[in-house]
Amino acid sequence: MEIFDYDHIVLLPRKCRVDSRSECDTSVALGPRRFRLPVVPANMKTVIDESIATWLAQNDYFYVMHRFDFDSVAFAQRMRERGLYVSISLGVKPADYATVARLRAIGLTPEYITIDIAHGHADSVQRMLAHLKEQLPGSFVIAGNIGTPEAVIDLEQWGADATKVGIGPGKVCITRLKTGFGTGGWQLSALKWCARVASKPIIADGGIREHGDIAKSIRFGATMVMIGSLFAGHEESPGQTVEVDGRLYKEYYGSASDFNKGEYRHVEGKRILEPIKGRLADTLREMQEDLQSSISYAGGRTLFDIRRVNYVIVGRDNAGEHLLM
Ligand SMILES: NC(=O)C1=CN([C@@H]2O[C@H](COP(=O)(O)OP(=O)(O)OC[C@H]3O[C@@H](n4cnc5c(N)ncnc54)[C@H](OP(=O)(O)O)[C@@H]3O)[C@@H](O)[C@H]2O)C=CC1
Ligand SMILES: Nc1nc2c(ncn2[C@@H]2O[C@H](COP(=O)(O)O)[C@@H](O)[C@H]2O)c(=O)[nH]1
Repeated sequence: MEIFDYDHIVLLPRKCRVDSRSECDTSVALGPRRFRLPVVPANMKTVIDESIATWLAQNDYFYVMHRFDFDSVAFAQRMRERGLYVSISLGVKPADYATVARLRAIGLTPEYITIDIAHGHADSVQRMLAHLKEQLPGSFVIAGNIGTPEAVIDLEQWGADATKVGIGPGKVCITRLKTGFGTGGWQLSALKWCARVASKPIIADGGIREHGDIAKSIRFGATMVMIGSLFAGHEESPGQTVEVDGRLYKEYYGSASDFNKGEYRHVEGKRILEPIKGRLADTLREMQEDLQSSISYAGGRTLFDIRRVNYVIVGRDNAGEHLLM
C-alpha cells in the first residue's frame, strides 16, 4: 500500500474545458440538501457556535453544531423557528439517548445527526445508530471517527448514511503521540484506502492545512472535508481572543483536551493559538475560488471531475506517476 499525506501529492492537470473558472461548480449534495462547498467547519467549541451555524445554514453551507456543554434540543428548536435546517452532534452516553428522546417527544427530526466519538468503530456506535434509525428515521446520520476500511464497512452496515474518516491527523490532536494509533501522518492514503470500500459518502476529517488539500481529498474519495484549524482563527470564531506581542490570536483547542473536558483525564488534544485572519465569509469565498481553479485544472466543470486526474508523489522514496484509482 502506498503511504502518503497531503504534502506528498500533486495533482496533474488535464486539458481545460471552460473559458472561465466561474463556470466550475463546487457544489455538492449530502443527504437531503446541496451545499455550496464540500467543506464543513469542525464541530468543536472553538470553531463553531450558534451564530456561525445560523449564518452557514442561511448561506447554503453545511454545518455540524458541537455538543459540548450545550443543549442541542433547544438549539434545534431555535433553528427550526428561523426556518433553517438542523445539524447536531451526538455521543453515545445516556445523556445523548436523552437528547434523542427529547427530540422525538417534540417531533423534531434533525436533517443531520453526526455521531462523533474518538474511536467510532465501536459497539456503542452500532447501538446509537440502531436507536437513531428507529427513533428518528428521517435523519441523515454521519458516524465516526474511523480510519480503516473494516470500520467503513461496519458503520455502513450498521446504518450510517455517511462516515467520518480521520483519527489523529488534526492540528490539535495528540492521539498518535499518546496512544501510537491513528491516521496522523498518512491521512490522505488512509482516505484512499477507506474510499475503495465505501458505498456511501465519506467526510475526510482533519489535516487540511491548505486550500488545495480540499481538492486532494475529493480526488482520493471524500465527498466533503471537515476543517478545524483553518476556521478557528477568524474574527467571529468562538475561541477566546489572545494578544501576544501586539498580535491577535484565537485560541483553538481539541475536543479531547483538558480545556474542553474541564479535567485532565483521557486527554488526546491540546490548545494552540491561531493568528486572526479576517472574516469567515472571506475565507469561504477564497476556498470556493481556489476549488473552482482546481476543477478547471482537472479539465472539468463539476466537483467530482477532480476524481479523474492522475497524481504524482513528491518528496518520498516511492515517488512517481500514478494512474487512476
Ligand atoms: N478525530 C480524532 O482523532 C479524535 C477526536 N476526538 C473528539 O473529541 C470529542 C470527544 O471524544 P470522546 O471522548 O470519544 O467523546 P465522549 O466524551 O462523548 O465519549 C464517548 C464514549 O466513548 C468512550 N470512549 C472514548 N474513547 C474511547 C476509546 N478509545 N475506546 C473505547 N471507548 C472510548 C468514552 O468512555 P471513556 O471515556 O470512559 O473511555 C465514552 O463512553 C469528540 O468530538 C471526538 O470526535 C477525540 C479523540 C480523537
Ligand atoms: N485526536 C484529537 N482529535 C481532535 C480533537 N479535537 C478535535 N479533533 C479532530 O480534529 C479535527 C480538526 O482537524 P484540523 O487539522 O482541521 O484542525 C476535528 O474535526 C476532529 O476530528 C482532540 O482533542 N484530539
